[in-house]
This record gives sequence, C-alpha cells and structure tokens, in this order.
Amino acid sequence: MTEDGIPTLYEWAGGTDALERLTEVFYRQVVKDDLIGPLFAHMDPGHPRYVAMWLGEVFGGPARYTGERGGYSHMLAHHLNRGITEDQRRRWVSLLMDAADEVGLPDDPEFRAAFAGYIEWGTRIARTNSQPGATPPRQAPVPRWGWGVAPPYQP
Ligand code: HEM
Repeated sequence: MTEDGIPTLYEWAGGTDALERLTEVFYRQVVKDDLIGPLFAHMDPGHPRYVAMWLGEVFGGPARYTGERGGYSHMLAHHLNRGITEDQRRRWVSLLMDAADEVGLPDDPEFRAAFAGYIEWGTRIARTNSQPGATPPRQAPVPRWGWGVAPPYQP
C-alpha cells in the first residue's frame, strides 16, 4: 500500500504469484517466436522468475531483485551488446501484452495504462542500451513505477 492508502501496482496485479504466472506464460511463447526466440536460446532456466522479481520491485513490491539478484547493474549487463531491433522490441511488448490477457492480469484501464507505460519505457531503454557501443550508466536504482495520472478506480 502506498502512503496515501492506494494499492501499489504490484498489489493490484496480484503480487508475486500473478507476476510469476505472467512471465512463465510469456517466455513459453518468447522461446518459440521466430523473431525474438533466438535471443533467448541460452536463457537461464530461472529467467522468468528473475524478470517477475524485477517487475515486482518496479511496481512497488519487495526489493527482491536488488536484494537477491544484483539489482539494476545485473539487469543492465544482460542487455548490453544484444543489438535489439525495433521489430524485436515490439514483438517482446506484443507477446507480453498477450500473456497479460492470457493469465488474467487486471484489465481495468488504469492498471493497463500504467503497466503498458512502464513496459513501453523499459523496452525502449533496453533497446537503446543494447546497441553496440552504448555506454549507459552502470549503476542506478531499480525504477519504481506508479499509477501516474490515473489512480485505480475504486467506487
Ligand atoms: C521492460 C522491459 C524489460 C525488462 C523489465 C527486462 C528485464 C530483464 C531482466 C531482469 C534480465 C536479467 C534476468 C536475470 O537476472 O538473469 C533480462 C535479461 C535479458 N533480456 Fe530483458 N528486459 C526487458 C526488455 C527486453 C527486450 C525488449 C529484449 C529483447 C527483445 C530483452 C532481452 C533480454 C535477454 C536476451 C536477456 C538475457 C536472458 C538470458 O540469457 O538469461 N529484454 N531482462
């Protein structure tokens, strides 16, 4: 819960269980995908769980990616020199949105707008940072994402 009594995006999404379901289903499709599957050919089997940890921390849940997995610098290192193209970024976003529907993440406009906002932002940064020769900051906090201009509708 945030200081003003509004649930965090993490809580609204359904917490760790919901995010782990999301990333399980997502990466099952990712590895089969013709455009982005090859990027994940040597993926760590724990990858879906690690990305769920990252998302949980970003969306206001416990800081587990920082505490247990090395935080921002560890995430960044995985994207460096991957040369992600715009088409690949778009496919990643599209498969994640499909997975969000498939696992039944809340589909209210406010949640999906905030969720999509972070995913759009994060994937664009991942693409930029992945270009050969990119020199992004090596240290930074894990971002914390909130509801933005439209808090949850609670009649
Ligand atoms: C919001 C957007 C994104 C987030 C939050 C994210 C998150 C992460 C995290 C946390 C890791 C490290 C996992 C670990 O601790 O082992 C990672 C690795 C990786 N990411 Fe991303 N990522 C994003 C976008 C992308 C995009 C758009 C692509 C490519 C289309 C991509 C490709 C990869 C690859 C190939 C790895 C390494 C996987 C492995 O071999 O284990 N990521 N990502």
